Amino acid sequence: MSAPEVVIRVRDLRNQFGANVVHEGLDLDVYRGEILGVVGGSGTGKSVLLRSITGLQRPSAGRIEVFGVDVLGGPAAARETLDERWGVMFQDGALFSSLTVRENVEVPLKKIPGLAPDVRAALADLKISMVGLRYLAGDRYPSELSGGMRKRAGLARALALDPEIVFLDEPTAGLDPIGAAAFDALIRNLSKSLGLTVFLVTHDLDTLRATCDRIAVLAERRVLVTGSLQQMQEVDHPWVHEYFTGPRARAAFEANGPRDKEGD
Ligand SMILES: Nc1ncnc2c1ncn2[C@@H]1O[C@H](COP(=O)(O)OP(=O)(O)OP(=O)(O)O)[C@@H](O)[C@H]1O
Repeated sequence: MSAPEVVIRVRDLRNQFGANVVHEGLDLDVYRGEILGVVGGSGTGKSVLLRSITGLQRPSAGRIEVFGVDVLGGPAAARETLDERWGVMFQDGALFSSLTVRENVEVPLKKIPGLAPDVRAALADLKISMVGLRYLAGDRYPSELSGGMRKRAGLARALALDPEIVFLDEPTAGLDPIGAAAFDALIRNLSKSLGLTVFLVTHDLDTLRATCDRIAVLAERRVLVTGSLQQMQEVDHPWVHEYFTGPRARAAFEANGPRDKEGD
């Protein structure tokens, strides 16, 4: 079997804010087509890592390559092409409140030169239906939507340019368990049907079980360990042990067990 293709390569990353060293010597590989769950205690720098990779925050030091392009030091033209190859969904969807859902999804599509307005609207509607929002949601404003619908709308916008990677920051935070489970299923279905690579920051053990192929744990300023959910349950580290075998983990995994097999 050929080695998996690395689409994100992070090496020796350092992030420091004043005296607060968040990352030091952090290495991470993300493989094409996988759903990688990024977990860690509060303040371990999960969001900072996501923002570093997507160029929203310049790290103090280190090297980040996405599709082989040097995100930090490469030529600007090469870096600009990356914007179209990934999409980002932030916690509350980060939608423009003065725009309808359709207009929000159209924002990234405006980058495509010569795209007629009616085609752009039709493409936006396609993305809106892909994330399971009924067509009427396109005409609504974010304030008229439930939290779960806003997240789906944020996902539709992240998918607007048919990205190869999507970054999701706490996609199920604030959703009720039924809404969260539906969102988990949506992520997994979209990833598998579109061949998407997903970088998923979460605290949600149910989401890890239901969606992720592999998990990366942030602790001690770096990626302490990566592996399957089953492997995490055997890691001898106090935080990892408590997180993956504590009472909440038992409740999340007991009904179904860790989903280590495709299609489970
Ligand atoms: N722009 C910034 N300026 C100063 N400190 C920052 C900045 N951004 C993040 N930090 C600090 O970096 C650390 C990591 O923050 P980050 O939001 O990445 O943590 P996290 O792991 O995502 O936490 P949580 O699980 O609570 O969301 C925190 O101590 C935070 O205060």
